[in-house]
Amino acid sequence: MMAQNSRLFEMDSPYADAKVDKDSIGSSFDSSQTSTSSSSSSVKRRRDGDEEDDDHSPSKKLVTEDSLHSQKVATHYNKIKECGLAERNKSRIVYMRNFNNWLKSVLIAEILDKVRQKRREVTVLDLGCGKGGDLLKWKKGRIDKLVCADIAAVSIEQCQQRYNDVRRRGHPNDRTFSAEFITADCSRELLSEKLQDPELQFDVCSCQFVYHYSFESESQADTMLRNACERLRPGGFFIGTTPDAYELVKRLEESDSNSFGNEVFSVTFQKKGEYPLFGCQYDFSLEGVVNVPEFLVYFPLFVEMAKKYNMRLVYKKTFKEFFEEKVKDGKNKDLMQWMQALEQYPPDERGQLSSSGPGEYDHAKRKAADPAVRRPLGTLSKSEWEATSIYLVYVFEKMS
Ligand SMILES: C[S@@+](CC[C@H](N)C(=O)[O-])C[C@H]1O[C@@H](n2cnc3c(N)ncnc32)[C@H](O)[C@@H]1O
Repeated sequence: MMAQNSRLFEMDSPYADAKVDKDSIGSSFDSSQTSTSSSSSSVKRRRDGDEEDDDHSPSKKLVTEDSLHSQKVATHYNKIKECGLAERNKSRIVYMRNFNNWLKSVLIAEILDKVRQKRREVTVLDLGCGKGGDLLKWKKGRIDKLVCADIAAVSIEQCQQRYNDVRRRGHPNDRTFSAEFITADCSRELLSEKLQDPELQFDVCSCQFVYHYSFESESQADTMLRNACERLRPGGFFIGTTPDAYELVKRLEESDSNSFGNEVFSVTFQKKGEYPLFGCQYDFSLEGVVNVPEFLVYFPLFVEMAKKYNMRLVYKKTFKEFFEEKVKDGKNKDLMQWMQALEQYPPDERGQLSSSGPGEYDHAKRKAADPAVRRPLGTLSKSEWEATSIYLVYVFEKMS
């Protein structure tokens, strides 16, 4: 693994002018360096549930320290309770969640349309599937087979349960895709070794709100990418959503402290001015709950790394750009209203979406507002928009 801090971004202006040393990228992205080892054998479980290393050799220690973060990710996501729709609808970020779901639906539908032009049977890998929040999107897209993979065993169980429910509830004539579920740290283990059919190929790999966890180290980022791309057919797509490092660093540099945010989210870095290519950690908290640490994904580096797997970038768009482009299509706009991705104000009023887009008014003022005073109809609160506009959408295509 290369030294994590050896290549820092040069910070004349916040991140935007950051330079990547392409020569050293070229030399350091050699497939022979890809680590796929799982550290589980060198780790024994303590009674309190934490992991303890009984081998203190430097190499083992490094692996164990690295895998500690993976353990944290798994534990964090395993602990998140599956609350019902009613509970979710009470959340302050309900419109943001709906908006993110709308965005994923539009992206997935767009990609499946493209795939269907070439293929009748469609197989998908949902990398970091969580509890299966996208299952209905795959069903709607009439795919044939889905492989769901995640590091969190409890999430995978819930995902499988949800899949069984979807299957059971479907109309008898309504064919639901077949599915396979794999619990694995996809930044350290190779999925191809765990697939039921070792020859299986994918038309799409979808990696929604996940890839940034792997940017802890070069080998982890590479293994995750390998899992995403190595079994894609030529012409297949790797799609996903991840925080936009430029946006994060820009906001950080504008802030007086090491953090920024508002009443719904906050992002805290350990320090400003130095942003290593890998392992550049920040804490993200949503609605006051601290999430597991995440890592900056420097996008030009991501694009370079993907070339190793014969992937070309089709597009990268911020959520704002994606929204502005896709909402022009009446079908997507209808879907947005149907999914209540933008809040109606007042709540019982039916109206057209605000043409000015989300984030136009203040969340805090919402409750206090006189209902007689009309607000822009259908918009995310400013705070929710500030949180979700951190993210970007990417689409890569596998070259033949
Ligand atoms: C924010 S959730 C997104 C879940 C789902 N993709 C969605 O859009 O609803 C992030 C997911 O990534 C998973 N994850 C994080 N690191 C992972 C890794 N190394 N291997 C596999 N899954 C991972 C977490 O367990 C969690 O389920």
